[in-house]
Amino acid sequence: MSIPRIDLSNFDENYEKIKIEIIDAAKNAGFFMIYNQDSPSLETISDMFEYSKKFFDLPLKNKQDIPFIKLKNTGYEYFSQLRPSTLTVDQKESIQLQLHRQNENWPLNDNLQPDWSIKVAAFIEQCQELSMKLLRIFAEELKFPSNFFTERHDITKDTAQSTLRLLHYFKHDDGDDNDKSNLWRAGAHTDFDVLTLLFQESTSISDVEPGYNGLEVCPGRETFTTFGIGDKWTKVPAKLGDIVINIGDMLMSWSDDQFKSNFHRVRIPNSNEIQQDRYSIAWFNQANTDVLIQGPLKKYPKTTGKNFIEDAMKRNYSLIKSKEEEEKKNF
Ligand SMILES: O=C(O)CCC(=O)C(=O)O
Ligand SMILES: [Fe+2]
Repeated sequence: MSIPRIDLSNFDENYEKIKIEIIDAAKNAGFFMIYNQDSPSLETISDMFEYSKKFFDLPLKNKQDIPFIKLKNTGYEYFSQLRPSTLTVDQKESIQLQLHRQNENWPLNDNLQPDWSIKVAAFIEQCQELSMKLLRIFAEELKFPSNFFTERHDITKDTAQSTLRLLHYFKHDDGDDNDKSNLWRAGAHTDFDVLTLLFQESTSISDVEPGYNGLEVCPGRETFTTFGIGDKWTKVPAKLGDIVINIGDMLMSWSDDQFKSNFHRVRIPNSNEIQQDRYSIAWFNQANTDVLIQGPLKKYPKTTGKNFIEDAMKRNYSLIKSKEEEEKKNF
C-alpha cells in the first residue's frame, strides 16, 4: 500500500478536492503526507530541527532538569518509553512541550535562551493553525459544525493537552554487537491523540537520504481496542517538507471507527545501511481535558479528553504487565 501524498497549495480554492483526498486517506490508509502548506514553511521546519538539536546537545543533567511528568504529558525522557508491542524501551530521548506550561516545564538553559522558547512557541502556533485547518475537514465529514474541533482544542487554556514532541534517536555504535533484533527506535504503536503532524528531516528536499529513514506504517487496522498488529509494513521516506499526518485513537473513537488510527514504528538502520542519528518532531493534537468525546453514531460510551488519555495509558500498562507475565511463564 502506498501512502497518499496530498498537495495543499491554494488551500481555500482547492478545498473540496483536498477534502475528498484527505477523507479517503483517513478512512483507508489512516496515514497521509501533505506538502505545499502555507505554514510552517520549509525554512521554519528546518530551523526547528536546529533548535531541537541545540536542546539535545545540552549535557544530560541539564536536560534532566525538566522531569517527565506522566499525567501532564510534559518534560524530558531518556531511554524510558516501554512499548507493549516489544517490551523494550525506545532507543531515544525526547522532550514534550505544551504552550500553556511555558513557565512551568520548559528548558531555561542560558545556551538556549532567549530565542529558543520564542521560536518553539511560534512553531507550536503554526502547527496548531495547520491542524485546525485539517480538523475542519474531519468535523464536516462527521456532520459536526466546521469549528467543532477548533473549539475543543484550545491550546491557550489550562485544560489543553496538545503537545509538541522533539525526538532524538541515537546512532548505534558499529562496534556494538549486542543483539538488536528486538530493539527499536520506536516500537510499534498507535498514537493516543486526535491527529499527529510528524516532521522528518533530510538535508535536501529533493533527495531522500537513507540514513534518515526508518519510519514504517502498517495500514489496515480495524479497531483501536484490539491492539492487533498486522505484519505488512510500508516505508515512509524521510523528506524535509513532507509532513506525515496520522489519525490517532481519539479521532478513531470520535468517528465511530470511520477514520483509522494505525500502527507505526521506527526501525534501527541495518548494519549495511548508513548509520546516523535521527531527529523528528511530532505535534500531537489532543482534545482539552473537559471535552466530551463521542461519535455521531454513539458506538462508544461518552468519555472526556482527560479520561480518554488516562484509560489509554492504563490499557498500555496492563498490556505490558500481562505480556511480561506470559514471557515469565514461557521462560
Ligand atoms: O519519529 C518518528 O518518526 C515517529 C514518532 C512517533 O511515532 C511518536 O512519537 O509517536
Ligand atoms: Fe507515533
